Amino acid sequence: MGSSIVIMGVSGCGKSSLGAAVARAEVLPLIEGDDHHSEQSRSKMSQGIALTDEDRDGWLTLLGEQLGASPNGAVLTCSALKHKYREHLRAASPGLRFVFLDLTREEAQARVSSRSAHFFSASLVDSQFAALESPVGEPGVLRVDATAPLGELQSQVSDWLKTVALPQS
Ligand SMILES: Nc1ncnc2c1ncn2[C@@H]1O[C@H](COP(=O)(O)OP(=O)(O)OP(=O)(O)O)[C@@H](O)[C@H]1O
Ligand SMILES: O=C(O)[C@H](O)[C@@H](O)[C@H](O)[C@H](O)CO
Repeated sequence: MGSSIVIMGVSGCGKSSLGAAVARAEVLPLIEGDDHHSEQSRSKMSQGIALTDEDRDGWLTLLGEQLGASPNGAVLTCSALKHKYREHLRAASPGLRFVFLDLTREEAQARVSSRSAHFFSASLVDSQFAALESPVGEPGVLRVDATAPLGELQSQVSDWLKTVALPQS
């Protein structure tokens, strides 16, 4: 289970785009974290109500189970905003690595506002930044500039996966 990767960051940072590109390049299954939110959580977010730790707890457990069901590794897209959320996932998948798509609040706001048909309310972007605890400094983390072109980001991740030692779990 040591080869799974989480693509993380605030709404609009590019998790789905990079997750799909990395899964393709690494020939790993893609788990879309957003597909596993409860109906209640989706409805909250579309109404502009931020998720709580409690709302995210069952979701993280579910995502950990999905990782556990991919013994050869997988790419998971998941906001994973707080340290304790990442620890929740690490407990389910020892050696898990994280790619942090770092984006400014202004850029996130612009990206999210331009999506009309998405369930996530643009007014929630501030709450994403309020919850965000940078993973930089934790084991097995690569920070990338989320405004870099997608192909460049994918190459950075693939290069990093070749060189980085698996973190001790
Ligand atoms: N590297 C990039 N450079 C410029 N724009 C990008 C990049 N990656 C993604 N985008 C654009 O940003 C928007 C959000 O991308 P995406 O849906 O992949 O992000 P996300 O983090 O999965 O968002 P959410 O979790 O809110 O669904 C899309 O319009 C996408 O085309
Ligand atoms: O933890 C959270 O608050 C959520 O996962 C959000 O980050 C959104 O689901 C996602 O980014 C979709 O816009």
